[in-house]
Amino acid sequence: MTTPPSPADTDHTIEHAVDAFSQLRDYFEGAIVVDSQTRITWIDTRYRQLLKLDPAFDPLGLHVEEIIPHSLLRRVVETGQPILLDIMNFDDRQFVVCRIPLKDDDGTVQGAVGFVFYDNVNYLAPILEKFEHLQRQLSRAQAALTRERKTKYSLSSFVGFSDTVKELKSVVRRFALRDGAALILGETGTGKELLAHAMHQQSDRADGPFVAVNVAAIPESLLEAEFFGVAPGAFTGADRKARPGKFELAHSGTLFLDEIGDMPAALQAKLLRALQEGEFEPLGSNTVKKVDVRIIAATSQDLEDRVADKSFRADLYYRIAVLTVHVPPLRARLDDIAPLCDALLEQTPRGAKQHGWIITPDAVEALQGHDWPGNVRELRNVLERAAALATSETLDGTVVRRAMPRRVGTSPPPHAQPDLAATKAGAERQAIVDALAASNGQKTAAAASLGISRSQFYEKLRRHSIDG
Ligand SMILES: Nc1ncnc2c1ncn2[C@@H]1O[C@H](COP(=O)(O)OP(=O)(O)OP(=O)(O)O)[C@@H](O)[C@H]1O
Repeated sequence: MTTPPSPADTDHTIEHAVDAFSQLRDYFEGAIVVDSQTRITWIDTRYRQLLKLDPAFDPLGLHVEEIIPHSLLRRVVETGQPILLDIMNFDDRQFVVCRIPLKDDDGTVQGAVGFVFYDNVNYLAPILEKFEHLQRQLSRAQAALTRERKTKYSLSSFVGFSDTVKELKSVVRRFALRDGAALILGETGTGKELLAHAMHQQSDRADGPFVAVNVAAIPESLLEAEFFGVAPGAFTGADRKARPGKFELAHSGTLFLDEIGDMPAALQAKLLRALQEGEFEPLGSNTVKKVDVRIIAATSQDLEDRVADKSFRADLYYRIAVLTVHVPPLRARLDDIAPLCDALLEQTPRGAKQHGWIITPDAVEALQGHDWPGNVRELRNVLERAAALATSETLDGTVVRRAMPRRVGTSPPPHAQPDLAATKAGAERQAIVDALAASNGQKTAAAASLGISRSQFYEKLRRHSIDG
């Protein structure tokens, strides 16, 4: 058994070292010595100046990290291994440092010495410059990635004060806190993606990434790699490197799967496994990867229908449908049109000298008369068109009507006398639109409420060009 060194031994080793280093002072620009507890036992004046220590301040006896937060002298003392060349950050500067353990004759570590080379080391300048350049690039890339992966919207970005929207927001808030998969259903342009962002932002995963994939936008042959990534060497040629998939990128956060109804059968099976086991295999690999990801899926399709015709797996549907959010179409919450116009016009570009768009009550009334098959996205487009047509900052009924699309079933042209067939068709269309609105876009329920079969309902949707 080795006897612990006496304080006298330790002092002796360190004194010797300090003597030796004092003679080498031309070769470095600062030095510090710590004991086996990493308490500072000596520091030269030049290092004090580099660290901008007050001359009256006495650091002796303090732990080294108290004056040099990124110091690795503790690691050197603990391992007995030197770190011969390293770059250490101090405030906004970088020091080239060298750290060596101090051992007594038995090889027991008594402390460590750290040297710093700063301005005088011309031969290190190219390395330092390269390091600084790379570090700047890295921080820029990291900042951009963090910005990109952070949610763009919170629940307050979802504009609307109608009772339906209040209820919708409270459901989203509740579901945000349950960590299971969630499904957002609603017609196109109703704000499903916006709500998925908000649900992530309200959840315990808010600090993690939010990664969105539009299943319909990616060619089927690329979907698996996009989702689960690629193992190194899975492909020949240029793409031999490993590539992470969206699942991995969303680790500890949320993966938003838009248009999940368009997911091919083979991928549905893999997604189900990833959901059930929290693991998947990258393409071309035979090892599994574990991830902790919450899935939020969305679709404007009738998924129950897709399950019925067997193009969507029932087990996957039930897995994701536990927390289902129905986003009502805009025509079912016409009261929200006025606040939506205000919010969307805030985002509508205006000329340099303009103060902001104003929308008149008769323009809002005109907008409330439309049935909005494209929902809020369509409203945004109409407002942008109206702003482009307007000759002043005021958008009135006339300019808004000019910007609105003409559709079958919208207000008949003035003076035209509608015939019986057209009147009947208009009434039927309105009944369908109302039934859809009352059932939050659920076609099965809407068909049932009208007392017709689903296939008759679909036929009527097609005939009246209603985007269901
Ligand atoms: N309640 C809302 N408040 C403010 N903006 C909204 C609201 N709903 C939708 N929008 C805006 O409308 C546009 C469409 O929204 P989003 O992409 O979220 O719809 P979606 O239902 O996901 O559409 P799709 O099914 O076509 O993918 C976006 O510009 C979004 O910001």
